[in-house]
Amino acid sequence: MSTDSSASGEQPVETTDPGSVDADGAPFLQQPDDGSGHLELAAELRRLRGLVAGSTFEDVHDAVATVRELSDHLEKVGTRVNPFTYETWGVPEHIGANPAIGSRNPISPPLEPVVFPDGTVRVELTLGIEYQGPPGCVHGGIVALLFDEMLGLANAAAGSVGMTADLRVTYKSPTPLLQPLRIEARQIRTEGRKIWTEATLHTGDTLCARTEGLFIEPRGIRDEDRDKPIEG
Ligand SMILES: CCCCC/C=C\C/C=C\C/C=C\C/C=C\CCCC(=O)SCCNC(=O)CCNC(=O)[C@H](O)C(C)(C)COP(=O)(O)OP(=O)(O)OC[C@H]1O[C@@H](n2cnc3c(N)ncnc32)[C@H](O)[C@@H]1OP(=O)(O)O
Repeated sequence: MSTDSSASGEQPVETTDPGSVDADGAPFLQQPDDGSGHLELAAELRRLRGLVAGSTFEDVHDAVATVRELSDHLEKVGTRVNPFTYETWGVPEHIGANPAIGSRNPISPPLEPVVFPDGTVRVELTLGIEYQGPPGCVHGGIVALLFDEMLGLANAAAGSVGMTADLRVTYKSPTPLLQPLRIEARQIRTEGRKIWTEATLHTGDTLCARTEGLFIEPRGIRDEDRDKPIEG
């Protein structure tokens, strides 16, 4: 699958046709590195985020001044992205800014999805203290965020796109911090603009949570009228 972003002149993020990959899967929605250092900046800020959320300090006023200087600098040298454009579906600015999968967003873990021939999308990840809810456990809202994203990716792998209308999450056992986690998602069926998609989250053989989502394809987003604004 690929996307059309001709209206912006921006190259879309590369997707992978699940029919063309082998049983080991293939990277899905790989985000390009534009060579600017942006991805390294985000990775460094992820490290910073973990240190700030997961440490105690005697006095870090010197660090506040340093970080403020950095923010002032980035504000000067960057070009701001406008999120209110139709073509933000499936182009690097759209995916890169995403709080779950975005390689440019320090909030994201980020997810690095792999797609399989049957359309299953899988990620493997380990989350640190900055995602903590109950002591030693991943926050339930973060689990829901990751699920929502993974369901969206499974939809993209199946060639569709939808707004989340209903997301049900069942938490079966605590999701541990600092342990390898595995999320697998797959589109189940579609009916008109309605899309049903499911996912599970495991650590080892233990099922931590599962989800079922109903997505509604925005009106006007089908191939034949991709250039029209989203009305739904
Ligand atoms: C093809 C282009 C491909 C391009 C993409 C390429 C690559 C992919 C790139 C990226 C993918 C990556 C990321 C995507 C990942 C994650 C996605 C994140 C998802 C979100 O983060 S998203 C934000 C949260 N989400 C909202 O912000 C929704 C707010 N909401 C609304 O915007 C409307 O509410 C809407 C649009 C949902 C429906 O509105 P609407 O007017 O279009 O639809 P309408 O009312 O006509 O309903 C039609 C039929 O759905 C039934 N129906 C509707 N809602 C229902 C419900 N809740 N429960 C049960 N049934 C429901 C009706 O009952 C009717 O059924 P029936 O036809 O049988 O009567």
